[in-house]
Amino acid sequence: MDILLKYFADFSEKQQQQFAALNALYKDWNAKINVISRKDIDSLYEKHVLHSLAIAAAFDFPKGSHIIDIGTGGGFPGVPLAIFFPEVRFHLVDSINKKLKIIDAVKEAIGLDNVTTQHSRAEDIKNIKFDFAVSRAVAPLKDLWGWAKPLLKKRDFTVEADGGYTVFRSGLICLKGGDLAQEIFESGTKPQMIELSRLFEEEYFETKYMLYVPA
Ligand SMILES: C[S@@+](CC[C@H](N)C(=O)[O-])C[C@H]1O[C@@H](n2cnc3c(N)ncnc32)[C@H](O)[C@@H]1O
Repeated sequence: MDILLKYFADFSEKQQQQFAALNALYKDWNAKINVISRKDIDSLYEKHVLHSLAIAAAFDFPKGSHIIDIGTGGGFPGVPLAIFFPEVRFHLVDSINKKLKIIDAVKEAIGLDNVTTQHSRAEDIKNIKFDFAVSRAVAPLKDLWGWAKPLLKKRDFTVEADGGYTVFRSGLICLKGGDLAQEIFESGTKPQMIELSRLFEEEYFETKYMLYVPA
């Protein structure tokens, strides 16, 4: 939990309580439904929660925006982002229903009322559009973009930043690791790439990246 406070200083009391509660909840649920590798569960805050919040460090999602987490598994990055952005709505989707049970239990336990879940393959979702899609460790960028693009509104957002304003476009934001050159080439997209080692100093983030494909 301290590692979150090292990088994010402005959590409310409620947010601190919600983040703090994740440890016991995920330990308990992970023993029943494996969503986090057993060797990583002791590094929940670094490897899962902080990793998810890399998106919050780079993107200030506007109040009222609607975000889909494609292949959320046990709720990453969607759950940490939903705690971080209480006024943003998150729709967490996975093709394996039992993983969503963990999210529903966590949601209930910590009062996370800006989260909905859906058991579906991303490519089967119809008749609903989102402002952003987020995703971690799910599929090659080509597939992810193929699933996300039809689900995205094409919309520009203006947000306050550093005493001025910045504009950014709705799009897909995904967390990935390793050598991404071939995958990016095959996707036919030109994503912006953010090295997570520029955001967080822990060794774990040295080979981790965030890709942003504007809609
Ligand atoms: C490696 S896990 C990552 C889970 C989570 N994003 C995380 O980082 O902990 C990949 C997840 O993507 C889901 N998935 C794979 N293809 C999918 C699709 N087409 N639609 C929805 N979920 C999918 C899988 O069921 C699995 O839960």
